[in-house]
Amino acid sequence: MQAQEQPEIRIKRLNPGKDGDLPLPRCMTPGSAGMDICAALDEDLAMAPGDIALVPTGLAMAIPQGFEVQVRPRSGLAIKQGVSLVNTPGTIDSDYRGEVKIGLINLSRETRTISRGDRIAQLIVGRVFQARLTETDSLDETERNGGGFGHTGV
Ligand SMILES: O=c1ccn([C@H]2C[C@H](O)[C@@H](COP(=O)(O)OP(=O)(O)OP(=O)(O)O)O2)c(=O)[nH]1
Ligand SMILES: [Mg+2]
Repeated sequence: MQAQEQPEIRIKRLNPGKDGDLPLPRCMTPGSAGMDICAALDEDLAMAPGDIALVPTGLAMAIPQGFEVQVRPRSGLAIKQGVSLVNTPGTIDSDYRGEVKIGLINLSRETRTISRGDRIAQLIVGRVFQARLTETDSLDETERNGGGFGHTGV
């Protein structure tokens, strides 16, 4: 199958003087779906069990219309350390020009420390459609109809 055309995302360092040392989001292997994104923290962030923190990345971006960026947890951080995202997947809208921030949550029973430059999440680019909603008073019938929430068994 042909590789699809790569959308271009313009990305801006908000504090190039301070955060110029941090790498831009990047794929760690050639086939990675996600680009790992780093914490632009000035000092270590200690997260007690259950803590939520909005972590700066020092980055803003312009995503082309028709695309979104999802912010997803990194499995290693989540499974080994219990540090995940509180709103997963986070959504970066194509019209958002503010700083991309990462909502971390410490789901472990121990204090976890996040340091400057830590790869705290991954960005996945996806296509989105803005659907046209047509209000109606009747919907077509299906075999499933209203069945859901495990009606086929667990
Ligand atoms: O993990 C995230 C999620 C969101 N955002 C930014 C980009 C996104 O475009 C904006 C709004 O996100 P969302 O629509 O999920 O939040 P909301 O609570 O609906 O806010 P709004 O009313 O501003 O849309 O916040 C982030 O930086 N990181
Ligand atoms: Mg919103």
